Amino acid sequence: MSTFEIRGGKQLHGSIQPQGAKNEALQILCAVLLTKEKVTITNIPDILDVNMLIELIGDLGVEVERPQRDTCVFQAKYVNVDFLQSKEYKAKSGKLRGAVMLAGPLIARYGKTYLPQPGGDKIGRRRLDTHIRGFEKMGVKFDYDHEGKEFILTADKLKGTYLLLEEPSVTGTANMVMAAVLADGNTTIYNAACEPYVQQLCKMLNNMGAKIKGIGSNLLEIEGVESLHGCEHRLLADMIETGSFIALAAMTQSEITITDADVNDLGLMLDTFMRFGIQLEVQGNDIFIPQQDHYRIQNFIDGSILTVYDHPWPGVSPDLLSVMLVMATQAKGNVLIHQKMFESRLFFVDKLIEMGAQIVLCDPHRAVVMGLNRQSNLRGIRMSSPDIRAGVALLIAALSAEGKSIIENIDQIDRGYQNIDTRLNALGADIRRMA
Ligand SMILES: CC(=O)N[C@H]1[C@@H](OP(=O)(O)OP(=O)(O)OC[C@H]2O[C@@H](n3ccc(=O)[nH]c3=O)[C@H](O)[C@@H]2O)O[C@H](CO)[C@@H](O)[C@@H]1O
Ligand SMILES: C=C(OP(=O)(O)O)C(=O)O
Repeated sequence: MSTFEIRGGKQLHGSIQPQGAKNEALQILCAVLLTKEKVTITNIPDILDVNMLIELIGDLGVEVERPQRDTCVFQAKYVNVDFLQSKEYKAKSGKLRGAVMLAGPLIARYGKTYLPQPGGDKIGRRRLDTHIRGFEKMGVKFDYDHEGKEFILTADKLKGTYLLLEEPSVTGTANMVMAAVLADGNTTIYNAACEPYVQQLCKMLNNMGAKIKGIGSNLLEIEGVESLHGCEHRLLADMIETGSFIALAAMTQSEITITDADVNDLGLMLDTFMRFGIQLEVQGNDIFIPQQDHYRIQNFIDGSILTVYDHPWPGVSPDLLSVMLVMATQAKGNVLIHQKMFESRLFFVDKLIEMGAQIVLCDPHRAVVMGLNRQSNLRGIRMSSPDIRAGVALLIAALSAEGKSIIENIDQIDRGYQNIDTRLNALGADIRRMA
């Protein structure tokens, strides 16, 4: 298992462009199964999860060309749905969350699919009820094989219906939308997730001939069509990478420009960073972060301590809280970080405490950070990356720390961040990848 060896305490400088969005890519790649025609996707991030999904789509019999690392052309003339029952499929799909969204297109086009336990970050319970109950309302029958931990889904022809989702699940909404576009009749999805990546999926499907209204809201109205045609689609910049680079700049007292950041699709993110006292300037489609020796966390208007919590879009993404938490360790002031959605995502704070941060983990969902205001530095240690975002948060901590740190299990960073060591070294970081 590879590790990163990091020599911290270096100031970084320069420009960095976020990769194409991981969580958009996973939805969009699944949607290529909805048509027999060619679909071209650009700005694809070269990361483990996305490459694994592209491999799986190829394993299913889809023709895949990759003329450049960031561009793929797919043609799903034929799909071997039975491959989903193989041990190979289960092993590979168990490595990422995104494979769960193969179900919507396959049940819509072939009336049959298998849905083994998906992988992805081990950050708490990640149930599939929203997906399965939604499919059921559209006429899908399901069996659950407890031993194989697999759903077997079958349907004659999906029928449009009214779906009130139990929660605005991102992948659940994507699955419902992809099933509904080819269903008989009209589907209404209420309490839908409406983040930019779901919006991008809907826009792509409309470009393929689907009829989806309400894009950007939590009420989607979909008129089913007979078939879809090919299209070209470009992925947005990865907003979680953008947030990670802002936190990195703040922690390492660096001046960084994040270029081509798709600034109109960041929701509350920049405002939330500003609540931590971070100065930043939007310049066209770029974000300039000046060198800041100190940043002061704002209190609420009534003087009480700031709480930052995750919330479905347009709230702050749960995927950003780990990097915001690490950034708070060197702020002036205190903040309560409340990770509402996932129950096992804050345990990495143990490592930050070992590095010298002042944090109280109140319970699995809440941590109070008392900023050091640079009166003492974090110290380098040996640690392991538990999940993508905690992994990158620890990397940021290590880059700001005094001395050497080792991060093990860096596959958990490579799943979501493209060549992060090379890209940050180009800004002046000292990260060595050890086999
Ligand atoms: C591949 C992909 O796109 N993964 C993202 C996707 O995962 P994913 O689609 O798996 O996440 P869901 O939106 O289904 O929900 C995530 C968790 O939050 C809980 N929940 C969700 C909505 C809600 O209103 N209340 C609530 O408590 C769910 O029960 C679940 O435990 O969305 C998550 C939430 O933004 C992100 O962290 C993941 O990076
Ligand atoms: C939780 C995440 O990913 P996944 O849903 O793919 O595990 C993430 O991107 O932070």
